[in-house]
Amino acid sequence: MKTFDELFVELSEKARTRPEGSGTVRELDAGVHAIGKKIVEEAAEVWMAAEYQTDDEAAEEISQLLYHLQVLMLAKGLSPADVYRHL
Ligand SMILES: N=c1c2ncn([C@@H]3O[C@H](COP(=O)(O)OP(=O)(O)OP(=O)(O)O)[C@@H](O)[C@H]3O)c2ncn1[C@@H]1O[C@H](COP(=O)(O)O)[C@@H](O)[C@H]1O
Repeated sequence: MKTFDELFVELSEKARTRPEGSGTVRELDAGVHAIGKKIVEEAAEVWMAAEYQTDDEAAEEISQLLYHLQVLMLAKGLSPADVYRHL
């Protein structure tokens, strides 16, 4: 288990070191347009899971949406602090 901030640190390191087989590196290379499409897809899965699936399945979909939002943040050079200051 990891927190939002811990995942962001891990993904930042992946972006920096570009390890073989990293899905994060693959997504970053695909670019903002592709990442944005993935976010829309994951958001729809969150909505459907919240309405029709279990709480645990909804939580899993939410975790995937958070992951893809973090990949977009990395692609745009945004830090968690850039986001938190709007909360
Ligand atoms: N938390 C996640 C995470 N959540 C979602 N995903 C990706 O998002 C996809 C979403 O899953 P779906 O069920 O929608 O699957 P899908 O539509 O079949 O997926 P695709 O075929 O579109 O990839 C998954 O297949 C993963 O590729 C994640 N990929 C990685 N992480 C974490 O990110 C870290 C770094 O991962 P790597 O960069 O791959 O090493 C690790 O700690 C991972 O646990």
